[in-house]
Amino acid sequence: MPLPTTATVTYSPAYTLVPTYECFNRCAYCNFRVDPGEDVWLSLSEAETQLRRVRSQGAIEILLLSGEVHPRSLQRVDWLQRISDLAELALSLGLLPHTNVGPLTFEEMSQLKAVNVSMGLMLEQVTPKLLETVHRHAPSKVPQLRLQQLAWAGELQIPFTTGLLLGIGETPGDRWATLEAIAQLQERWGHIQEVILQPHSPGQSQVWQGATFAAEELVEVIATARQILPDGITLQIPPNLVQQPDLLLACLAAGARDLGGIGPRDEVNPDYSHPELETLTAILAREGWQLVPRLPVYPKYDHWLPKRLQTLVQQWRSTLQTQVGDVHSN
Ligand SMILES: O=c1nc2n(C[C@H](O)[C@H](O)[C@H](O)CO)c3cc(O)ccc3cc-2c(=O)[nH]1
Ligand SMILES: C[C@H]1O[C@@H](n2cnc3c(N)ncnc32)[C@H](O)[C@@H]1O
Ligand code: MET
Ligand code: SF4
Repeated sequence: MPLPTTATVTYSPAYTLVPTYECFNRCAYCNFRVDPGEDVWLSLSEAETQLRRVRSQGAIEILLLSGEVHPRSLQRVDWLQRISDLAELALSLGLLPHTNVGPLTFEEMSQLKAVNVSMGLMLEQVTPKLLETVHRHAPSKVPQLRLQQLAWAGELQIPFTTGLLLGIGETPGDRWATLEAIAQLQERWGHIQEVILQPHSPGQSQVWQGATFAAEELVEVIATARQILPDGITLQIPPNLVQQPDLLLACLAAGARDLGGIGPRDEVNPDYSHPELETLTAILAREGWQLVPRLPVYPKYDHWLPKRLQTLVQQWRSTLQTQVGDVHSN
């Protein structure tokens, strides 16, 4: 008799390190940033304490998520060096860095490629209309700048994560245009491993009083994204922003297959805590889905990584394999 096949949904056991919350942009939906000069950058010794702790708790991915120092600021070189040093520290402890710190120059990206197993930058939305509203004070959200970044990532063969922020004043047509732009980049370079569909979720410290993007509408966006994007791209949704079990299941039925990084705190949306893994596992099981951990780099890109990172990734793949084997033999 053939065994029943369980379809899988993935997540990445992750911990977020924040090099700095200071940011020269002021996106009206941001709950993360503080003004330049108002934050002390994360030191390597403080980071090491945090990393040793979370490693013992099961984290594999280290998401380096940062506020941005202006490209022409005298501090820019030091900022990038700190990010690079933090990634190197994570690697030295056997953890896998994924950096998302805003737009970078080609040289900055190639510097970070050496110490990251993947990188990311949300395209948000390609319509320039948002530069008059939520992005009026956010020069780094200029669509052309972000599109350029995604193309450079392809040229540099960096496994990449991008995505759409939904419900920030865009029309449905604007969304399809953003998805088309990602599809085009993928046809040219093939480096986009996943696309995050991120529903705008208001928090306590943002300026703009926009509404939550409804999960019902997210289901429709997922279905359309699945039609527009090439099959090789996995669709990711954040489970802490889709709290209702039925709607989470509807998102999976529509084509989402990944729940992103799950860890102790969502730094971008601190008002929305992640559900427990056991709770998620139980919800998914209702419709026959199995929740499985993954690494921040998808296997088809392993050969793009510097040799030293490939070796570490291989070790993690065997560890995960053994864990999955244990589950099946129970
Ligand atoms: O916990 C979070 N992780 C976020 N992540 C982490 C993400 O879920 C994982 O790092 C990737 O799936 C790689 O494993 C992002 C990564 C990106 O490249 C771009 C944007 C995000 C956004 C978030 C986020 O809002 N919250
Ligand atoms: C790191 C990513 O987090 C997303 N982001 C920023 N603020 C919010 C919010 N209030 N709700 C949902 N996502 C947000 C943006 O898309 C950014 O690029
Ligand atoms: N500042 C970066 C961006 O907006 C990443 C962190 S956003 C909280 O792209
Ligand atoms: S979303 Fe990113 S770029 Fe925008 S203000 Fe927040 S930290 Fe800065």
